[in-house]
Amino acid sequence: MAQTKTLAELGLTAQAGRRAEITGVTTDSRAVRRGQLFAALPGTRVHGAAFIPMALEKGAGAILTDADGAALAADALAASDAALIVAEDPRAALAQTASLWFGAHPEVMVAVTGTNGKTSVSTFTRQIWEVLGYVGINLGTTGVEGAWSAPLGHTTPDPVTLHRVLAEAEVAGVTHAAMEASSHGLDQRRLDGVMLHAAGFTNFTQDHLDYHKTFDAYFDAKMTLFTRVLTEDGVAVVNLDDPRGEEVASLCTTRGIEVIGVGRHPDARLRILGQRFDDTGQDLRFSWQDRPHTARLNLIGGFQADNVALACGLAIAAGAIPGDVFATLDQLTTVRGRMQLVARRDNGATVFVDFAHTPDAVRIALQAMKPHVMGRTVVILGAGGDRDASKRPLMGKAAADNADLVIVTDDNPRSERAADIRAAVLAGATGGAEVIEVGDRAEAILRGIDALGPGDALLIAGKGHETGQIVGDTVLPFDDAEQASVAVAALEGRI
Ligand SMILES: CC(=O)N[C@H]1[C@@H](OP(=O)(O)OP(=O)(O)OC[C@H]2O[C@@H](n3ccc(=O)[nH]c3=O)[C@H](O)[C@@H]2O)O[C@H](CO)[C@@H](O)[C@@H]1O[C@H](C)C(=O)N[C@@H](C)C(=O)N[C@H](CCC(=O)O)C(=O)O
Ligand SMILES: Nc1ncnc2c1ncn2[C@@H]1O[C@H](COP(=O)(O)OP(=O)(O)OP(=O)(O)O)[C@@H](O)[C@H]1O
Ligand SMILES: N[C@H](CCC[C@H](N)C(=O)O)C(=O)O
Ligand SMILES: [Mg+2]
Repeated sequence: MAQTKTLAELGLTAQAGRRAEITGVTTDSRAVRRGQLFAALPGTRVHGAAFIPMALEKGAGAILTDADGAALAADALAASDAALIVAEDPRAALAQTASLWFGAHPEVMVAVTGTNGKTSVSTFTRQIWEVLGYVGINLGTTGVEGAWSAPLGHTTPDPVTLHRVLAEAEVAGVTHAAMEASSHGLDQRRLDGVMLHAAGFTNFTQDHLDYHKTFDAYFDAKMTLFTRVLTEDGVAVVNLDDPRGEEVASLCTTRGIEVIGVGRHPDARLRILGQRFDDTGQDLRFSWQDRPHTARLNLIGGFQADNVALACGLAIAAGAIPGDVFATLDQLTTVRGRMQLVARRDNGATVFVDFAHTPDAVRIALQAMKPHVMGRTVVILGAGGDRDASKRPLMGKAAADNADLVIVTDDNPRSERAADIRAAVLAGATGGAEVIEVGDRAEAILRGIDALGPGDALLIAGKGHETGQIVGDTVLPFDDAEQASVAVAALEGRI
């Protein structure tokens, strides 16, 4: 990569015709190095323009901000010869700039949005590509995984991180990438500079109302993947079974975007016709353009077929041959922390770890477990602190409505009082199920596993792949799968 780029090369025009040779791009004043472009973005806590003086002191060569930001830092800017770019939407400008700065990216890119299933769909898409012989990655909540891996702080990283990662992946030989488009990421235009072949929609239910405030705003944020990020020559792959699915499809067709419908819906091009569940997974009957097929899925949970269907649609939309895609399905493996079988008691009872952290996901995960289970279902769940508080009683209700025993525990209380969060979950956990409160998550897991008789199953919900419990600012090591193995070993007298 060239060491410097001109503003024109980055698609930017500075005020008063100033020119600059840019040495890098950052949104964090603390990280500014000499000659870099500092994007001073309006934040949720503070306007980044408050840090323009710091960025200039550190030698920033250019400042990208909005009119408010320019006014806020007017004095510092007047006293500096750094180039000033004032954009109506500085986040959108930053996304394009980051894309031009890093330049390279995998040739084929797809993205998926929806309340639940993004990580699963992007992982299955990458697995399909891998079996087909392509060099693929998925990028999202679980970091970058596949042919090349790297940790990520966000489900949809900020544009600078995103384009750096995409460029590094391309250099590492990655040709195919499937990424998650979170609603925060879409709202903040984190992926506006990404060229997509296809975009997928899983479903729309409650989450993140703390950030978006209303369902409509949350839905609209998700829809910008189809109305703004995906271009007219892209393909949308839409789960038509979701109550909002047809609306998503029609938003796309209005723009002239080709839609591949998936699901049980009669209009689905990839249509799920039947599922038969067993101990280790399911057999799937489906049709593609009305021609029936069958496939073995070694995956627990009916909803995984929906995710797999969407992943097939994305792989096909991005150029793979349908028959080849369907031939890969028996090789798909469990996504870490999503309906993952982590332990089995000597009496045969099973323990699953799942990332269900919304009311709908808790309901769907418990209902999905049932056909694989002969006996009672037990669920352990909590709700995250500093996140949508209105989902807590609804998560409790989803658990009590769909399990025989509910154990309410902690899940990343963050800055909140853990007991208050548990109380909110418990308040909704009314109905037929037995409900108990066990704050300590390790003890909750031990008690849940102890309660399992022959044929029973336990779902440990909420943390999935996570490896820590966030209490205050501290991340305490905690892994549901590891705790479950230890608990089974202890209860079976092996340690
Ligand atoms: C609500 C939200 O998305 N916040 C993100 C946002 O922060 P913010 O707007 O609050 O930033 P701020 O603190 O007000 O600061 C404003 C600006 O000043 C800059 N700054 C700040 C301090 C300083 O000394 N110097 C400086 O330059 C900041 O870099 C920022 O650009 O911009 C920051 C920089 O890009 C992000 O790190 C931060 O993510 C926070 C940490 C976060 O937790 N985000 C979560 C909610 C999130 O994005 N989650 C989604 C969805 C997950 C899911 O689907 O479940 C995700 O994609 O991960
Ligand atoms: N298609 C689906 N429909 C409903 N629920 C699902 C579906 N797929 C997954 N889930 C549930 O949602 C949980 C999270 O799945 P996944 O991690 O794939 O979603 P995500 O959209 O990436 O979540 P996040 O918003 O945290 O990134 C799963 O553990 C499961 O309980
Ligand atoms: N990406 C989600 C993950 C939530 C997982 C759950 N363990 C929690 O902490 O609420 C979020 O940050 O809202
Ligand atoms: Mg995810």
